[in-house]
This record gives sequence, structure tokens and C-alpha cells, in this order.
Amino acid sequence: MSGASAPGRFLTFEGIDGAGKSSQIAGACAWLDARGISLEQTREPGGTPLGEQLRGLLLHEAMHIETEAMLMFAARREHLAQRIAPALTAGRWVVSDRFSDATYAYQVGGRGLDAAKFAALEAWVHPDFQPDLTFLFDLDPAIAAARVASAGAAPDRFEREQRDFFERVRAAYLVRAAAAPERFCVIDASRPPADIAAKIGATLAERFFT
Ligand SMILES: Nc1ncnc2c1ncn2[C@@H]1O[C@H](COP(=O)(O)OP(=O)(O)OP(=O)(O)O)[C@@H](O)[C@H]1O
Ligand SMILES: Cc1cn([C@H]2C[C@H](O)[C@@H](COP(=O)(O)O)O2)c(=O)[nH]c1=O
Repeated sequence: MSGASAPGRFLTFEGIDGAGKSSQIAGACAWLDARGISLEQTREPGGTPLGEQLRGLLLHEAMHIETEAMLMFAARREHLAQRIAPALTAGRWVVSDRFSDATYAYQVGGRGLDAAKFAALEAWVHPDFQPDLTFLFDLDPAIAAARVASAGAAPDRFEREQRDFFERVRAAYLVRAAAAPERFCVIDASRPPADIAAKIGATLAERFFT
């Protein structure tokens, strides 16, 4: 599978917990739908029945950091095989709430996983394949934590992490974005939702509809 040869497009949304990406995904999908794009909306970890079972473990069961990284990639392998590759091959677009950039940010940046082990897993599971475009929602972890708290849901294993964990995750995301500036659109997630939606629409228009 190759991003360059796939007729569909693969878009991902990334950021620390509470940055606001989920709130914008539906709007982005509606924007694409209005332009006649057939698409699938999905998420990681998850996106398949097995992936959703792995998500339950990953978000709620304590485990070794390498187990965590390998389960993220196991769920991703299934996601690629069952959802992402078939959709792209059929010409549909795929919009995913997170992909491998999240593993780099959370497991390498946040938890301290050896970057070489991340690179080996990435090269095994999706060699020569990356999203066509990634929206990175960049936000001060203090603001993100306040948003998560005000949303009122019971926090999962990641959302219970301390502020310094999210500082490291945020920094790792920005390193990853700086390494592939042609793929990333970094969004100032402190802006009002309407401004962010306008930025996403303008970026999609410029990248795919001009
Ligand atoms: N631009 C914004 N300004 C202020 N509040 C926002 C903004 N975007 C989202 N929120 C609010 O912040 C909370 C978290 O938003 P959302 O669930 O979209 O974040 P997320 O990045 O998907 O988080 P998670 O990864 O934990 O699911 C929600 O209560 C949402 O209404
Ligand atoms: C794909 C992926 C995800 N995570 C973490 C990041 C979040 O805290 C949760 C997913 O929940 P959300 O509803 O998307 O916020 O999982 C991770 O640590 N590594 C990954 O590869």
C-alpha cells in the first residue's frame, strides 16, 4: 500500500487530550461531504471490532510501555487491513482521529519509549505510508486539562496523567510536525471553534481542491 498511489486521501487529526480535535472532525467531514467526497470517519486505537476491544484495554488496564506501544500498532495493523487500505483503494477518503503520530507523541514523548523501537514498529506496520494531511491541534496542557475536566466524563488512564506528561507529548508532536512540514497543518487550538473550522476548510481547499 502506498499513499502516493492510493486514489483516496488519508487525513488525520492529532493533539493532546482535550485539544478539541474530536469537536472539529464532524465539521471537516461535512465540509468534504458537501464537495462530493465519499469518506469514512474512524479513530485510533479502534476503528475495527478487534481494535475497539484493544482500545478498552489500552485506555483502562495498566501495562508495560512496550506492551502499550505494540498493542497500539496491533490495533493499527488491523485498522489498516480492514478499514483504511480497502477504503483508499476504493477511492474513498479516510478521516481518522489519531494514527501513528500519536504513538510517537504519547509512547515515545510521553512515556519514554525508545524511538528506535517506535521506528521499527512503524516501518513494519506501514512502510512507505503516511497520512496525506495531518491537522495537529496544539494547545497548552493547562487549557486542555481544564477542557477535559469541564467535559465531566470519567478520565481514562491517559487523561489521568500529570501536566508534565502532556508537556512532553505536546513537544513530541511538534518535533514530529517539524520533521514533515509538508504533511502537517499545525492549528492554534486556543482559538474559537469557528476560527479553527475556517482554518481547516481553507487548508483542505488549498491542498485538495485548487
Ligand atoms: N476551540 C475550543 N475552545 C474552547 N473549548 C473547546 C474548543 N474545542 C473543543 N472545546 C471543548 O473542549 C472539550 C474537549 O474537546 P474534544 O473532545 O473535541 O477534544 P479532543 O481533542 O477530541 O479530546 P480527546 O482526545 O480527549 O477526546 C469539549 O468539552 C469541547 O466542547
Ligand atoms: C492512537 C494512540 C492513542 N493514544 C492515546 C491518546 C488518547 O489519550 C487515547 C485515545 O483516546 P482519544 O479519545 O483519542 O483521546 O489513547 C496513545 O497513547 N497512542 C496512540 O498511538
